[in-house]
This record gives sequence, structure tokens and C-alpha cells, in this order.
Amino acid sequence: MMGDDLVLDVRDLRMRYGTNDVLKGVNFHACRGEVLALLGPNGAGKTTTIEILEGFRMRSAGEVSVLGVDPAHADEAWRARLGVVLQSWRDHGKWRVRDLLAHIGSFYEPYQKPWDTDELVEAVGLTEHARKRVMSLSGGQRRRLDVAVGIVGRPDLLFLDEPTVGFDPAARREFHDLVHRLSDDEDTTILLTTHDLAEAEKLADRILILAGGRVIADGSADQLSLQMSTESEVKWTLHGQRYVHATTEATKFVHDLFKQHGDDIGDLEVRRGSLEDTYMAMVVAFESGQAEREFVEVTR
Ligand SMILES: Nc1ncnc2c1ncn2[C@@H]1O[C@H](COP(=O)(O)OP(=O)(O)OP(=O)(O)O)[C@@H](O)[C@H]1O
Repeated sequence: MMGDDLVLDVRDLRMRYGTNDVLKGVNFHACRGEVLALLGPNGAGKTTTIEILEGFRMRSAGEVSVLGVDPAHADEAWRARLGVVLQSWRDHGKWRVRDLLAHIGSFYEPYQKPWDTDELVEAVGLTEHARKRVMSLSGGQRRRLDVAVGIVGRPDLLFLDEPTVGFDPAARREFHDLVHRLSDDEDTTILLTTHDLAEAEKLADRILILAGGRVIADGSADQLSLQMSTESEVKWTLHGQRYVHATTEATKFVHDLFKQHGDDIGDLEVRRGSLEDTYMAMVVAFESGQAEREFVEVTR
């Protein structure tokens, strides 16, 4: 791995609030252009981790490098290379959408060229609302504006905290396209948290699951699914009758099925276990103590 490509490097990160050890030795890395989804139950420490990486919160121990710099000692030029979309903020209600984005974009000019405002407004699907005051936007439109504010400075690294809460299906799809465009065309590295596992599966190159203060899984959705031997569902018809069977060895099962019944098999469907199945299996295994003994780490 080229040193330059390493955007995030987190080693043995620990965080204690009072006597509560929330992070107990978190390790992960991210390379340029990668999209990572940080998953985990409520209270697992996702926001805490992201706030430490953003330089908003001091860690208790461990080594953290973000764009080659320790966020605890970073300057304005470093901050200008980050984009942050927090869960929600309610300021600037009287500003008009386009004016607000042009204004915020101007802060980045000493460091790097911000997005062209009209292009940005279009990229987040707010062209029709560009002249509206922020306070008159709907919840989903407001969230699109949050995303625009997060990316206006063309960040090298973008943090998205539950970015699509309140989006309708069309807005969600547009947002997914935008994330792909940022990672593919602009080489932006993206770390997102979400409780929407279908979204994580669609967007992320790599999934991290945080539980019990540690990363209990690190790999692509496929790798994690293999790791947990999640069951696939095989459906078929035979002599007009519909059958369903759950198996961890779908390929072998389908092979045997054809060997036995040949052309009589119809309407074959194989549905691989979803990330949600894998996630639930991992978190349940972890909570029942197995994962403590069998630490799961899959790297690309
Ligand atoms: N400022 C704080 N002071 C004390 N404890 C805190 C503070 N912030 C967070 N915590 C505690 O740390 C733990 C992790 O919180 P965090 O918000 O990082 O979790 P999360 O994974 O983002 O949760 P969610 O999915 O609910 O957003 C929780 O038990 C929380 O109560």
C-alpha cells in the first residue's frame, strides 16, 4: 500500500468518558477513494470515533492519522481538506440556499478551489430551490443542503453521519449516485455511519462493525457474508410445485438439484444472505461472547 494512499490510519484508539470505556482499542485504515461504512448498535461509539477523527474530540489513547496528520494537532489547511455532514444543524434559516453555499465555499478559496455553486446545487438536486430561504425547505431538502455544505470545499475526506435520514427513495438514489461520483471521479475517501444496512451494502467498499469498543468485523459485504457462512435462500418449482430451501452451500445445492431433476426444475432463484443477515449474525455472536474468542478481521 502506498503511504500517500493511506488517508485514515487508526491504531489502538481508546476513549473513556469518566469510568465508561467506550473505545477499547479500535484499529482500521482507509485508502484514497474508498467508501467505508461504520456500523454498530446504538451507543457503540461510532459518533465518538468520527468526532475524534474530525479533531472535534480528544482521544484518551492510541494513534490516529488523518490525511497524514494527527487531528489533535491539526491546522486550518488540514481542516479545509475535510468535509463533515453531521446528523443535523438548524442555523442559517434566513439565508437563501445558493447564497449560503457561495458564502461557505468562499472560505475554502485560500486553500483549494470550491465547487462551482450552480453545479453543486444541481449535484444535490436543489436547483429548483436555489432561491429559497433555508427555513422554508422540507426535511429532505434540508438534508440535501447539509450534504452540499459538507462537500462544497471539494474535500479529500468526507464524513457522513446518517446522511439519508428523511430522504425519499428518489433522493436516496440520487444521493447514492453522488457518493459514487465523489469516490470514483474525485477520489474522495468517504466514511459514513448508517443504520440502513441496504444502503451500506450498496455504497461501501468496506464495512466496519463496531461493538463492545472494538472493530469486530472489517471487510467487504461479500467477505463478511462468507465469514459468517450466512445462509442463502434457494427457490425453484418442480412439477408445478414451489419449493424454498435455506443453505450455506447454495452452489452445491443447486448442482445437486439439477443432477437429480434436470430440466424439470423451473423458476430458479438464489438470494444470497443480505448484509442485514450478516450484521445480525455478527452482532448476536459477539453479544453471546463468541466473537470475543474468535476475533473476526477480514481485510482486502
Ligand atoms: N460527551 C459524552 N460524555 C459522556 N458519555 C458520552 C459522551 N458522548 C457519548 N457518550 C457515551 O459514549 C457511548 C458511545 O456514544 P456514541 O454517540 O459515540 O455512539 P454511537 O455508536 O454513535 O450511537 P448511535 O448509533 O446511537 O448514534 C454511549 O454510551 C454514550 O452514552
